[in-house]
Amino acid sequence: MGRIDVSADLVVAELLDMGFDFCKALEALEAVGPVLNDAVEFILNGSCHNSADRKSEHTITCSKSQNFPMGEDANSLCRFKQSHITDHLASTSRGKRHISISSSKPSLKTSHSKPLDEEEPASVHGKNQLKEHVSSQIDSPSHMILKKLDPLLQKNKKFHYQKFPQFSTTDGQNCMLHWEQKAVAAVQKHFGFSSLKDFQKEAIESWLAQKDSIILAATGSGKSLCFQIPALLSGKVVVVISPLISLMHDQCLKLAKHGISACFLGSGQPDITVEQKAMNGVYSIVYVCPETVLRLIEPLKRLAENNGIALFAIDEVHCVSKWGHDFRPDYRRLSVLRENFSAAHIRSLRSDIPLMALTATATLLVREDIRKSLLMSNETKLILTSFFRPNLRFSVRHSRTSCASSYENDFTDLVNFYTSSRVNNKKEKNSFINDGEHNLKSSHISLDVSSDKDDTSESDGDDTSEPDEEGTSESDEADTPESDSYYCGHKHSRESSADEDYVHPWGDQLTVEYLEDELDIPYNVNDLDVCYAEFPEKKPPKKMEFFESTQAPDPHELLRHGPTIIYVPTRKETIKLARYFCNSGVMAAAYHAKLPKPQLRRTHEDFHQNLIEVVVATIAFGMGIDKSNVRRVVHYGWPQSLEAYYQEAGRAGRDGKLSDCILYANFLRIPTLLPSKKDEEQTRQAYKMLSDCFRYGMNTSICRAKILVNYFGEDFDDYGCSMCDICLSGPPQKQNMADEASVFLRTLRAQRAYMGETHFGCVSHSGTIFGGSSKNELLEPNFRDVIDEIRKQNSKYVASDLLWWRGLARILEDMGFIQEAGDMVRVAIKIPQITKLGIEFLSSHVESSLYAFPYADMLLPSVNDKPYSSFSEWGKGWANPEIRRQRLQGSKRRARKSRTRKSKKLKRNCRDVSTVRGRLAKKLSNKKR
Ligand SMILES: Nc1ncnc2c1ncn2[C@@H]1O[C@H](COP(=O)(O)OP(=O)(O)OP(=O)(O)O)[C@@H](O)[C@H]1O
Ligand SMILES: [Mg+2]
Repeated sequence: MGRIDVSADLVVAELLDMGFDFCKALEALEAVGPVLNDAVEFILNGSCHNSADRKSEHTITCSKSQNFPMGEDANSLCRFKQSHITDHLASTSRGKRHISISSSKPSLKTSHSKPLDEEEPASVHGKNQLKEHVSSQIDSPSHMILKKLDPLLQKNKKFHYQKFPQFSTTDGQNCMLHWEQKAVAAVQKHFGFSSLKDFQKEAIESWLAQKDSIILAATGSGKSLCFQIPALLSGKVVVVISPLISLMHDQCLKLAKHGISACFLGSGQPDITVEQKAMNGVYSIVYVCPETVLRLIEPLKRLAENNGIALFAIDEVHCVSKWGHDFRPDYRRLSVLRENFSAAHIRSLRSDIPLMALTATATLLVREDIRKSLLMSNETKLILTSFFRPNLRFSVRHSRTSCASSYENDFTDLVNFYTSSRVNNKKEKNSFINDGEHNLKSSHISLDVSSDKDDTSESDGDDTSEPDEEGTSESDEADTPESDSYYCGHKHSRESSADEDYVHPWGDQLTVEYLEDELDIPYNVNDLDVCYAEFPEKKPPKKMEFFESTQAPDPHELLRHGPTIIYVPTRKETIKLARYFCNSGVMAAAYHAKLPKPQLRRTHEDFHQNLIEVVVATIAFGMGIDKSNVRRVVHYGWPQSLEAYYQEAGRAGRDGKLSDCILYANFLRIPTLLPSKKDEEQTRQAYKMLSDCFRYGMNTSICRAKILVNYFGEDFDDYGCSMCDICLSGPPQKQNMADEASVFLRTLRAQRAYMGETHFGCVSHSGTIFGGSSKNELLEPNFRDVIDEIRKQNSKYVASDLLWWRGLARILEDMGFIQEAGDMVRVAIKIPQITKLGIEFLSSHVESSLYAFPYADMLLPSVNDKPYSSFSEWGKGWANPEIRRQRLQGSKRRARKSRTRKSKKLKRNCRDVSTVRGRLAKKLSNKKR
């Protein structure tokens, strides 16, 4: 029999996997050296003919004195090559792959273990498979060992595989208890946690019972532990499917720090030996993106055939669903996991390898889609924690956003909050987080009224028109200086004095021209591959230092309330807004996918070390960020869905302390879908999600937290969270909209009747009059036509505001009185159709009442102390060319007058020697003379 010369720990690992006692294994190695066959022979027969030679050739490296709380942990520590942080660092630079053969010996963790209930000898069950398997493989150390073992196994029928996991004994309860203790011990040892959360226990129980599970738990609740524990307990490999390289990379680094061997595979992995090692079972946890799983099916099957895979965990599983907010087509192909790794396909398996699907956000529709798409069993266990995060305080405010002038309105308090804490030794005057009054102002909803007059009048001009289906999110109205170059970075460096501009070492001075108004949409596993787990979070110290003191301020202290993340829709806006904060003395950084990678990493580092107060980012800054003290997440512009919103907002307050989640949205604009690769069906769903998000913002009467948790299918206490803007200020007065509703519906009915006479004249079975095709739609009156008609026909509404009618249409749509024509889904109704219910209302309506809470956009005019109707004076008649000509002439006249006034004022100033300008002008004129 040939000898295999492998390292001592490799042999010990193999012996442990075979079920031999740790001490026996060491004894054998001491006696015969690190030769597996001899060691096995020594243990079984008590001697080996070659023991003397072997012993002299090798030194045994595994220490006997290690004290492990769990048998399997002992195995893992001894067997596994722990990945070092430095192993992973190189992989951040995509495209700079270098081939390096790992210097460390490939210690082996081939776990061919069987569950405890399998009592057949190893040589019996699966021996044929082993043979087939071995012959089909390259001669990796583990397979060589298997080859060598075969005769031995035949010789020693009494040898048993070690049984793991131990879940199906007669005394199930005791068994569970046993496992819970082991799990807690493992978690304590590796992570320092003293207990498991209930949902984590449920997840482990489900895995122990070999069941598929879908785990829905809030962001930051600790989902990762659900799939990490099985790796610790079973000694087998857990394969984790994750959507982004950076996410995998970071998780590996974290696990390495906690003494758990993990690796990630795919394009970001610079070490080509890692993949083979992973497929040989060297690592406890193997992270792969869906694309890589599809490529590695065969090697994974071989690993599974040897009973080496404990679990497939699909993290961020909402990416599976077409109906989710982050759909990734490759996730859908993960049905291959069940197709290839079931008992029906792999004879050595007694049951299918369980699938564990994890996410923080999935609606009922998405959950079912996940289950079906992944071919999960009908008995899939749904493990659901409450979506409610009691420390998050939600609010919505109106803002024009995307407009430099609105920064001042919206962020002065935030700027003061950060900057005043540096110069003011007393309590913060402008505590952004604790000042409930500020958040609420006097209205039921925080409405920023100072700039609304222009906004509202503008709305009657253009804003209510439905934007293009594939338009960008919100138009960028800001006037950007043409060739303004600016620093994209933090204003104050760690070492620098307070007023010194901080420039990144890479010296990125980005110009506006350089940046297009692009969006960050991750499609691919390599997108957004910036890793940051090696930057540990630093705790801010207790003592305060101030700029006024002789010492430089301690930046940690400045962030004692924690940093703010501001999400904006476009890359350009990250720069604009970060610049605003930097110029205002706030330590801020921009973050979007097109910034240089080193700069992004630096931003992560500074963020995690509490050196940045505000990060202004696109969605590129997100998934996997595990920073506990984020105090505010601000969305500056409409999010695309409530799923996306809740996931992003959920990055606040992971430490359980009070945190703000504020949405600034332009109530005057109807949000539009970001351009993306979606089919027709997905686009419909995306519109539905956007519409739900729009309604969340427009809502004035229901607790924000309640809307959010209800959205994910959870019941919520009727009393609400008692923290959000709605709970604190209470709903507005209900309005009787009966007259307006009946006028609107009657006009709609009359117009439709006219159209019906001339074109169709039928009522569809669905109860909709003229269930319009898109062709018919062109002929049908749109919302604006209906309002024009109302203004024409009713003197009372001549000057009525289109914005208010838009809100009313939303209410009528909620009541089922109107609907969008042609089976279309839109954020706001464009081609309104009266329904049967609407007709019934009209016929039953005799001076009855229709009380409803006005939506937030309907309240905008009243906040400005003007009746809503007067806001549309300017907008009315704009469609008429003659009126338009007159008005444009008028505005030109006004502009001329204003210019003249300004130049006169300038001349006056120039003559006034008490002003700088005046003195300068005098100097110049003297020179000329
Ligand atoms: N049993 C536990 N006891 C104490 N802390 C825990 C426990 N489990 C997890 N944590 C901590 O919770 C934090 C969040 O964990 P994790 O990253 O797994 O969350 P997540 O649910 O995956 O979040 P996300 O949805 O953002 O991915 C981590 O810092 C982790 O250390
Ligand atoms: Mg997670």
